[in-house]
Amino acid sequence: IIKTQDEIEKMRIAGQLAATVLEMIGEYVKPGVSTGELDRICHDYIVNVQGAIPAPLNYNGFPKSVCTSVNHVVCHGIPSESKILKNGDIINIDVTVIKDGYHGDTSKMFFVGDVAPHAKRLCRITQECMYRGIEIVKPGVTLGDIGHVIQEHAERNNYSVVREYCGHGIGKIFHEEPQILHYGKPGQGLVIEEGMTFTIEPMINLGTRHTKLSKTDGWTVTTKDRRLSAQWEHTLAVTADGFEIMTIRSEESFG
Ligand SMILES: CCc1ccsc1-c1ccc(O)c(O)c1
Ligand SMILES: [Mn+2]
Ligand SMILES: [Mn+2]
Ligand SMILES: [Mn+2]
Repeated sequence: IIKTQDEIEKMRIAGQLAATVLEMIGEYVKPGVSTGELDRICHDYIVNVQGAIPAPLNYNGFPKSVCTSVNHVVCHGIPSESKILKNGDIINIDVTVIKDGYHGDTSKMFFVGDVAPHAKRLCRITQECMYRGIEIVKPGVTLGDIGHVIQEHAERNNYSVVREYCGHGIGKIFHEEPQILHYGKPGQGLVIEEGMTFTIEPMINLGTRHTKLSKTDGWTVTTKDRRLSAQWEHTLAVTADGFEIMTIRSEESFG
C-alpha cells in the first residue's frame, strides 16, 4: 500500500537503525562465536542502545530477535548457544527493527574466517541479484520485471532461485501486500507505484532450488540437497523517478 512522505521518513529511520545493527555485529562474526551470542548482542543493542523493538521476537512464536542462517540454511535459522561458527562458514544475519511503529528489514552475508571461493562467489552473485532487482525499481515497472532480472542473473550463473519465500510489502506491519517474487516474466504482475515500500530479499542456491522446513523446530529452512544458500535483503521505497534504499549501509556505494 502507498505510504505518505511522513511515513517514509519514519521508515528511513527504522531502516537506518536496522542497517546499523548489521554494521555493529560484523566484528563479532568469528570462528568460535555461537549464533545465540550474536543474537544476544543484536537484541541488547536494538533494545538498550537504539530504543527499538526486534520484530522477529515472538513473531508467530519465533523465539529469538534475529535470524541466523548458516551455510545450507536458506532462511529463518534460529540463533542457538549450541551453534558455534567455524572457519569457512557463511552466515546470513537478518535484522528487522520496529521504531515509532515502522519496520526496517535487512540482511547480509558474513564470511567466517577464510571462505572457499565457490562460497564467496555465491554470496557475490546473490548480492548482485538483489541490486539488479533494486536498480530497475521505478513507477510503472511490474513485479514480474523485478523477479525476471533476479532469476535471469542467478540462473545465468548456474544457480537456482528459492520459490517458497519472497519479499514483501512493509510498513507498520512486518509483512503486507504485495508479495515480491524473486522469479518471474517481464511485464507480468502488479505495476509498482510511487510511495510503495517493500523488501527485495532473494535466496539463491548453489544446487537445486528445493527446500525443506524443519520438522523439529518448525522454522529452519534448509536446501533439500544440503548445498549452500545465500540471501541479501534491503527495504526500499518507490520514489517519483526511481527508488530509495531505506536500509543502505555506509559500506555500500550505490548509483
Ligand atoms: C523470524 C521472522 C520470521 C518468522 C516467520 S517469517 C520471518 C521472516 C524472517 C526474515 C524476513 O526478512 C522476513 O521478511 C520474515
Ligand atoms: Mn529480513
Ligand atoms: Mn523480509
Ligand atoms: Mn545460507
